[in-house]
Amino acid sequence: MLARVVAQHTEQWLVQPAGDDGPPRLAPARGRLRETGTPVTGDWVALDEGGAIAHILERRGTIIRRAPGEVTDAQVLAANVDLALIVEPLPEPNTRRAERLVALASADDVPATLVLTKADRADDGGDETAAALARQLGLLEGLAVCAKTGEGLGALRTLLRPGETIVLLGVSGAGKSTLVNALLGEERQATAAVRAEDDRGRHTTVTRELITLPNGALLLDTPGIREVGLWDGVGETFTDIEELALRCRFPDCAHITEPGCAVRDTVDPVRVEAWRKLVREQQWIEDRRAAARQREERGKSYGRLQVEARRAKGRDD
Ligand SMILES: Nc1nc2c(ncn2[C@@H]2O[C@H](COP(=O)(O)OP(=O)(O)OP(=O)(O)O)[C@@H](O)[C@H]2O)c(=O)[nH]1
Ligand SMILES: [Zn+2]
Repeated sequence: MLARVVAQHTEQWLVQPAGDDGPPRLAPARGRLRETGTPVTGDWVALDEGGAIAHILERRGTIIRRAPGEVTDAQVLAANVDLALIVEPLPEPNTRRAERLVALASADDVPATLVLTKADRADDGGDETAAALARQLGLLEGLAVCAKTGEGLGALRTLLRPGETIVLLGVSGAGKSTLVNALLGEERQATAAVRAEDDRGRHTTVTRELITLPNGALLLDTPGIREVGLWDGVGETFTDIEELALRCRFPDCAHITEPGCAVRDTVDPVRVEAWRKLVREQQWIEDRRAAARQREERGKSYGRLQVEARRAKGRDD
């Protein structure tokens, strides 16, 4: 039976069978899945006759970050996403962080829209800031919203289409849960996300939960993100710089003092530096991953040598 994973709990998943409007049910995963990678919210899965998750269907539109504090481990935050909302709070949205969030989405071709929250804290309502930042991030759309006054919620709603899966990406405190609640209005029901205290006593949302809006759009909050580590390249956040760089006179141009540099005079130096930093970070991650693979390979060939040595010894005996 086909089902959609609507929330993750410890060792169990809340699944909604396809075409079933009843309440979602809890399902364990078959042992095999624990080794190949466990389901995440948004996954389409096949349930076996006992109601356990037997198989994860091929994912598209994934949001993957580097696991916090890790280099060689990825963490899939969401699967089968149609649209990512890049959530940053007003009055001072963090451009560098927004670039990273856009990169996470565009790495798997998920379209993104900028949403600046807490518009009541910006003197001018935040619309211009949203439009300017969206342009800078290479996004088609940017809006300012306020969960308290309802400003901008109507415009945001028009982007949330029935049947589509929309993920909210933003750091802890950006106002994602408050925004989800505002969009839900009075419809918020028993599936309300569980709030719990983390080890530092902060309140945070513990389940990644797919919430159905009144119009049938599916919203996925990614709670408690404090670290936005890139996993699969800088995506399309900086394609303008990358394209310009192709026109620099020197292929290894650092875009600082070189003559014939196409980037330096056109792009804000702060952005060039941000781009350079992300590229370096990605390079560093890839080097570390390559080293880890090499270590693993060496481990395997050492194992083979031992086996051969034992065989040779066997022949001598
Ligand atoms: N002034 C103002 N404050 C807001 C608004 N929306 C949210 N906040 C406040 O911002 C704080 C963080 O909001 P949350 O919705 O919990 O943030 P979050 O992004 O869901 O955080 P995590 O669940 O930890 O990821 C809360 O104190 C909210 O009351 C808004 O529109 N205006
Ligand atoms: Zn250059």
